[in-house]
Amino acid sequence: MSPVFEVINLRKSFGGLAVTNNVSISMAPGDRVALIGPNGAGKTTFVNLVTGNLPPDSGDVRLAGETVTRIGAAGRVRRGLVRSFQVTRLFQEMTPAEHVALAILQRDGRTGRMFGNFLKMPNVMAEVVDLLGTLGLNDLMHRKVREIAYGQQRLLEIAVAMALKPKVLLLDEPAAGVPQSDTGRIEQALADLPADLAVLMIEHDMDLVFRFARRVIVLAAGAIIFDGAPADVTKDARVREAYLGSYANASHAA
Ligand SMILES: Nc1ncnc2c1ncn2[C@@H]1O[C@H](COP(=O)(O)OP(=O)(O)OP(=O)(O)O)[C@@H](O)[C@H]1O
Repeated sequence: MSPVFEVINLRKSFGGLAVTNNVSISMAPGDRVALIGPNGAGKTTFVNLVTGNLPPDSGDVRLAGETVTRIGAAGRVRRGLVRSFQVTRLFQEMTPAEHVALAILQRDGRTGRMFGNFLKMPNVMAEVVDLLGTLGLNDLMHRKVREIAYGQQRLLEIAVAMALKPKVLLLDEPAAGVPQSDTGRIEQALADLPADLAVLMIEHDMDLVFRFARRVIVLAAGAIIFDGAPADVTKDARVREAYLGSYANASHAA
């Protein structure tokens, strides 16, 4: 299958520090990939380069065969490269229905004066109900975000991302900060994502990584040191060394 998402020889340095060091990744529709790595490995920088929030020094990003390296973040979203909206970016006084409707209207290039009337737009509302229903948020659709539990806010992030109809979805620690009692619902939502969507998840929780990912990529000091099956990652000598190194540094610092 031809790749839907390609990162080719991507590089970024801050001062003398190579934070993204010749990183290449290729993903096909339906891939479920976890990107892991010790603290400071360069995961956040990598995502910012890929989404267009940070310009690379060199290298390319391709989406469905099109080079998007010089296209801004909004243009990449329109082309189907979507990063899950963060809880910190949800509007506390707005409702889940309003968030999802806004994303749908944005996707369709219909934002602006029409937004206030979305409740009267049957097509938009049908999609809002459908999306929120898939994530079990229908009962809360007209509550304010500040009134709903954190785990439900994280589900709303996924709903907003899905409303943008991604081809490639980047998830940044989707279950972080969610109480244990609610993580099952997040995992179910991830399991229910469309089969043809390519998903790249950054995650520290290895239990979640092993349940979700069919492929694991390990980043250490800005470079990929492992790209393969979850069953092999913990056996890999370079991965063990990278993590041991980070634990040793952490205990040294402490
Ligand atoms: N804007 C910047 N200027 C200078 N250095 C930066 C900048 N952004 C990140 N760095 C450095 O780049 C390295 C990688 O940081 P990054 O946040 O990408 O790692 P990470 O893998 O996401 O870490 P964590 O898991 O702790 O979030 C770190 O050494 C960090 O200090």
